Amino acid sequence: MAPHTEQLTRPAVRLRGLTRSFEGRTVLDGVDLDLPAGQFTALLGHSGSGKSTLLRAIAGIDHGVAGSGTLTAPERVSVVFQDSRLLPWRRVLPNVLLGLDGKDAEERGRAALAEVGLGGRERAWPSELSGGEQQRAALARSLVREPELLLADEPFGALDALTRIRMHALLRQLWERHRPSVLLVTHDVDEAIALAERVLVLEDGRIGLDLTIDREGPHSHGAYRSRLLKALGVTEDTP
Ligand SMILES: Nc1ncnc2c1ncn2[C@@H]1O[C@H](COP(=O)(O)OP(=O)(O)OP(=O)(O)O)[C@@H](O)[C@H]1O
Repeated sequence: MAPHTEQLTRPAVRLRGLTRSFEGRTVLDGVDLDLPAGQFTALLGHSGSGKSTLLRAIAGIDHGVAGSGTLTAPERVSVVFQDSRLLPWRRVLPNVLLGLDGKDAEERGRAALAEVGLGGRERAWPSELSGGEQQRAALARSLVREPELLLADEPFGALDALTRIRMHALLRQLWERHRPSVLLVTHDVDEAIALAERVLVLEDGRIGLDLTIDREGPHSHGAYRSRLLKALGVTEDTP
């Protein structure tokens, strides 16, 4: 294979046999997963199925998985959580720039804030932002680092339904523009189908279902929804 072809097809993330237990209970049981560069993937699963554990392992912030399998991940990884994790004692722009240096850092920070719709709010305190705006700032903080991989752990879980819809559009737009690989952990089946090209279901410590969402194809949103709910063992008419 020519080197440039190899570059294009090499996955951004490759996991083999990743296992994680807590107090003798196995949460991840030999997970194998490839995330192609530039793909938008969503990860669904019941509460406690290990979604955040898997995300933390890929982010390299869980040292407890060491030696349990193999993990290859890109160098520049950004993580966004359900709460923005902005430092309350720093204004918005310094929060976005945290840990960055270089003479063009400020300019990049301002551009990232403008891109998420927070142009002009650089000097605001985090407490002066709404929940949605705080998540926009968190996205700007990720974006400014030009991540090859963006890991998002229920980033819209605490937002109201209307704000969530706007944030979906924003995340999709940012992904289309910058094309990082994205792994989005969510509880929300509709969010997963609306945003991702591929939806994974985590069950019994492994990837149970791996579904490609083809927006141009013959299947409707409802058809994907039924498939995913079935994999999750949820029926809509059972209380
Ligand atoms: N640091 C820890 N110590 C002990 N147990 C843990 C730890 N982190 C996770 N667990 C356990 O591992 C299991 C999986 O947790 P995890 O947070 O990954 O699930 P999840 O699918 O993300 O859940 P939710 O959707 O509710 O956020 C849970 O039973 C949890 O209690």
